Amino acid sequence: MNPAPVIAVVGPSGVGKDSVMAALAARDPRIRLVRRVITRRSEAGGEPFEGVSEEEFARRIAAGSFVLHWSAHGLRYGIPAAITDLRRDARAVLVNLSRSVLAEAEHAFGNFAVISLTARPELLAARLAARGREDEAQRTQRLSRAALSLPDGLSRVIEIDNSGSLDDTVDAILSQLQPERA
Ligand SMILES: Nc1ncnc2c1ncn2[C@@H]1O[C@H](COP(=O)(O)OP(=O)(O)O)[C@@H](O)[C@H]1O
Ligand SMILES: O=P(O)(O)OC[C@H]1O[C@H](OP(=O)(O)OP(=O)(O)O)[C@H](O)[C@@H]1O
Repeated sequence: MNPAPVIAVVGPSGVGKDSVMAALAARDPRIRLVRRVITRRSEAGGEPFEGVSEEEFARRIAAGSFVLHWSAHGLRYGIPAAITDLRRDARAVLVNLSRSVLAEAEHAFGNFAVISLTARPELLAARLAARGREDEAQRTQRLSRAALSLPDGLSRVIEIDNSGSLDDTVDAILSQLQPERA
């Protein structure tokens, strides 16, 4: 069987990427989530991730452990090469990516789609404040990136508004995923 599609979930901080991914996986266990490697405090909460030091992150890059890696928010993010194993028996594999690496991701994964989440601007600030993971300066820095656009030429981009209920968002996404892998 061909490897399952990798679906990047992208959009501004606070739009609901991690929440939507967790809710999708809760609806269908064959929708798998990539556990990212991040130079963030392990106790920061939110998505399940592996927290590592800057030195360990650089060591893993040198060892070829990541299929993708990037820097953002003063942090470093890596997608483990083990994503290949996840794709074997999954309906889809979801991964929270930076909008800046989507062209590279499409080349790396082949069977690839993007869910581009949006939300009303006033909700982004309110949701980041409610999440409480970042301080005010970090929230301001994140909000300044909200309007970052996606690169041209991506083969499949599904734009989804997450301004309403999370359940409605998940319904909207599931109605657009490839039915043949259901
Ligand atoms: N549809 C929604 N309705 C209300 N709150 C939401 C919704 N989606 C996400 N949230 C909340 O908004 C905050 C940011 O969500 P999160 O998934 O961390 O966003 P991102 O990963 O895009 O930064 C969290 O506190 C989360 O519980
Ligand atoms: O280049 P951008 O598309 O603006 O994305 C910047 C970063 O934000 C997201 O990470 P994370 O989910 O850790 O941050 P967030 O919760 O603030 O979105 C995403 O995975 C990138 O690492």
